[in-house]
Amino acid sequence: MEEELEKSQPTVEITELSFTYPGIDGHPPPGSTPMIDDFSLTLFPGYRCLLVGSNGAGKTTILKIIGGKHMVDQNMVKVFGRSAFHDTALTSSGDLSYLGGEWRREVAFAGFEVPIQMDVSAEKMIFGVAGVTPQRRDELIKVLDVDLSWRMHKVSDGQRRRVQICMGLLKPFKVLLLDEITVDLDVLARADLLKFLKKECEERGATIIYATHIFDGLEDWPSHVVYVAHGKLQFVMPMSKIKEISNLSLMRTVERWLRKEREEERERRKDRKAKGLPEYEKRAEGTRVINNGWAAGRLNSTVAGQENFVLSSNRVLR
Ligand SMILES: Nc1ncnc2c1ncn2[C@@H]1O[C@H](COP(=O)(O)OP(=O)(O)OP(=O)(O)O)[C@@H](O)[C@H]1O
Repeated sequence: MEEELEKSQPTVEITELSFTYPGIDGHPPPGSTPMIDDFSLTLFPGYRCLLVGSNGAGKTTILKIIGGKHMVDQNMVKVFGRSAFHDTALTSSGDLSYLGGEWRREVAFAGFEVPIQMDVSAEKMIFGVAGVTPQRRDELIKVLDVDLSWRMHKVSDGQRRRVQICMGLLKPFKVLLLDEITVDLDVLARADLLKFLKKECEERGATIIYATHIFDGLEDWPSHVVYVAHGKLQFVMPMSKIKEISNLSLMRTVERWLRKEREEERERRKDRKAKGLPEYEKRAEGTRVINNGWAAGRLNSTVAGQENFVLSSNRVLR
């Protein structure tokens, strides 16, 4: 199946991405270690990627960079051959869509800028999004089980989130970046949403990257799992391969990777301490990135002392 998907042009191409959060002057502090380092990844139409990694691994940062929210070199991240930061038509057209943390907090607007907690109906919010086909709108209302008469200031958090997700998916995206948006959803809403998203990839060839810590019901969802640790890509593995090499559930498998990562990190810190170095001085030791392949013993190969220190020229402008 992976071979089939790869016959088309890539949708997302990340090449040796390096990114450092800026200091107060908008530039990376001198001598700072890149948060994301030497990260390469190529995705094709139909890919449904789960982006996994421990807290602080860099998942949100990566999604935001792909979504054009942080400026990086144009050649480092391309969506349909274009940089989302430099070519805003990618997002304004709805081809590239990012539903994440900021979106959860701030993008609470219908097409006519009505805050999502105002005394306004779900219907007004949803029908306020322009350029949408009625069929898609009806389908999403059904998938998210939205009652159009809900008043947004009186509904529960989960109900409000359902309206918001419905609005966020109204335009038929080609690449969708999801930063854990399902936390408030009940089991049914989450399962139906995941099913809808899978269909979008299978029938329309959409590409989805979904960062999450909730693995319930995801066993048969992803086509690939992307594992990030310390801002570095550890591997991209087809889900079929994961099932082949691990007889544990997806959650237990990821748990094992993260435990291994933590143990190695503790070992590294112990080593540094024993050498009289500050335990936390460096976030990660550098290694090359593996693209679209399983690298056995990946974490073990992040040998201490092989710093891959790169000064980034990134700046966050939005
Ligand atoms: N605006 C910022 N300025 C400076 N550092 C930041 C900023 N945002 C995030 N970071 C740092 O970048 C690192 C990666 O954060 P990021 O939010 O990408 O991780 P994550 O994998 O999404 O984590 P989580 O699973 O907790 O959501 C963290 O160490 C964090 O402290």
